[in-house]
Amino acid sequence: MIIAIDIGNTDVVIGFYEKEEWRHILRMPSNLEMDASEYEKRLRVFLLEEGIELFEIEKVILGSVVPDLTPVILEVFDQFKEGQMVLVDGELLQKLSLGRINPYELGADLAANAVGVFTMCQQSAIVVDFGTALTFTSVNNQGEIVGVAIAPGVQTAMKSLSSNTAKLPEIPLKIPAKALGNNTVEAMQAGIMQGYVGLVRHMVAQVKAEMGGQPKVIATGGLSFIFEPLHDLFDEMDVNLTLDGLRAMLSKLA
Ligand SMILES: Nc1ncnc2c1ncn2[C@@H]1O[C@H](COP(=O)(O)OP(=O)(O)O)[C@@H](O)[C@H]1O
Ligand SMILES: CC(C)(COP(=O)(O)O)[C@@H](O)C(=O)NCCC(=O)O
Ligand SMILES: [K+]
Repeated sequence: MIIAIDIGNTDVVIGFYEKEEWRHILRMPSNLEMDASEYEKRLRVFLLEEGIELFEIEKVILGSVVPDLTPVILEVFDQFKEGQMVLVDGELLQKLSLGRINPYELGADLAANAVGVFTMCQQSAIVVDFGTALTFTSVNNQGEIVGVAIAPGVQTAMKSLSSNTAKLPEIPLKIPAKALGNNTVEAMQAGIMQGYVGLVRHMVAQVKAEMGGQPKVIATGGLSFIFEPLHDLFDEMDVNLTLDGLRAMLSKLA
């Protein structure tokens, strides 16, 4: 079994890969108030519920974009794999020859998206990741990163709008039928959700024009599913792309 851990700004996602697939996936909130013992408790409940036995772990790889949570999650898994965990850091990213990016600055999840998409497509591609941030990561025909764009994720944008205004509530992230609403919730849904449809279409078109060729467009991230009107834009949607990329890093480094 291989365990891949993606510590994002919203969720810690833990994938258990066995017999050619992600057999189990555990999502826990990325919460700096939780300590190692609380994460461990949740993990143990999950292992019991799913009947997962941890004695045949080959490798554990961890990518994190939340530095303060990294040691907490490392502590949880250290007992299973004493000191044998692979941490995606600048040094490791440097070894992967990802092109003209700074390996010490690039987010581990974006690097994993790049490696994952190239492993999947073997050609130039754009990954659109709908997480806490909305990110666009493109790779060329050699699997090197051409560049990245980072925007606020749609939920982040909505929460920020609500918290910066006196009268705007937090709203359900649903695509409204029209670009103009007739009440506050509809108006916010129109501006945010229809707005993001346009943002993503524009960015994908612009990135394609800058890259040339025919890059594949792959969507990932928990919030990708709510953008139904965008689905024609994507060659594929793959929620496990970041985990796949982490796993592919292990093969590339072996
Ligand atoms: N089954 C699911 N798979 C993926 N994401 C989900 C799922 N259910 C809900 N989400 C939501 O998608 C959002 C983005 O999560 P994610 O892509 O993991 O962001 P990050 O990588 O920034 O932590 C979160 O609000 C998460 O709760
Ligand atoms: C861009 C991100 C915030 C995305 O994080 P996420 O939405 O997955 O939580 C993360 O990849 C990050 O902090 N990156 C470091 C900056 C960079 O990649 O250049
Ligand atoms: K992510």
